[in-house]
Amino acid sequence: MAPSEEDGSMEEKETKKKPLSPFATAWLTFYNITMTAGWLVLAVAMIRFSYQKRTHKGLYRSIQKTLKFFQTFALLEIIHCAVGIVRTSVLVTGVQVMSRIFMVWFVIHSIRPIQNEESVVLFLVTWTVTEITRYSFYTFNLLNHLPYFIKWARYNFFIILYPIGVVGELLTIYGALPFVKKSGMYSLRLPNKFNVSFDYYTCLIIVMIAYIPLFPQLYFHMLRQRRKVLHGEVIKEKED
Ligand SMILES: CCCCCCCCCCCCC[C@@H](O)CC(=O)SCCNC(=O)CCNC(=O)[C@H](O)C(C)(C)COP(=O)(O)OP(=O)(O)OC[C@H]1O[C@@H](n2cnc3c(N)ncnc32)[C@H](O)[C@@H]1OP(=O)(O)O
Repeated sequence: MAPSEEDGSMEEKETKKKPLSPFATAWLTFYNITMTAGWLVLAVAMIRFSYQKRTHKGLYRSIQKTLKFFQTFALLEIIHCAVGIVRTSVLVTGVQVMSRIFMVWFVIHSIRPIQNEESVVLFLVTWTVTEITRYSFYTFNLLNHLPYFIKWARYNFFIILYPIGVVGELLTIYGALPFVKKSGMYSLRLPNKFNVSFDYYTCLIIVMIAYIPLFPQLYFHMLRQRRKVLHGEVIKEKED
């Protein structure tokens, strides 16, 4: 069920708009320009690779360093929310960022046989289009020169891209399961000196199941933002 404005499941913090300090504005402008540039570099690299090689095989390997760097750098977004320079809940941002970190480091980086799957291209493309739009939106917004088409793209593209990205991510994890089962990677069997067991295969299945309650929360958060920004709907303010 969609979280309503009043329920507390993954509640947004709607505080009264306080102007950002010059330092925070400067930092966020730098951060957003860097991230826009990073994802643009990725986009160009992916287009060039596809144009030259005419296959998706090897695409991930050719862009992995840039992807890992910029997606890991996005951990700062959780800090931005935590220190209050960005008006989004730590929880919403945390789930989004951590799920990407998990995909990048614990799935694609770790499970080599899946790196050439088509599903990887699916989420790489959706992530890239989304992030170029999102970070350029924040940059222009901070500079008070926001072109309408960027605002429109920020709050419309996700309607299609979010589900496509999720399908790509889930298919990739699903495709990784047999390799994880066979290799027993990241798993700890009893008996061992710590007397604990951990099964990475089961962990991946739990992560896949976790998409069922968590993804709708993110999607409805974005729909709510869309109503607020594009249609000027007033969202009930909550004070901490
Ligand atoms: C460890 C194991 C974890 C396992 C988890 C398992 C399940 C997880 C399920 C999750 C599924 C995720 C799938 C996903 O990865 C697939 C894709 O992404 S596909 C591509 C499409 N995706 C998207 O469109 C979403 C992109 N992401 C986001 O938009 C954000 O990350 C999100 C947190 C979801 C929403 O962003 P936000 O809440 O910030 O919304 P707004 O952009 O409207 O901004 C709100 C206000 O904050 C200001 N803001 C935010 N960031 C900045 C910034 N960097 N600089 C400046 N200002 C910023 C923004 O301007 C707004 O301010 P105001 O309201 O005052 O205008």
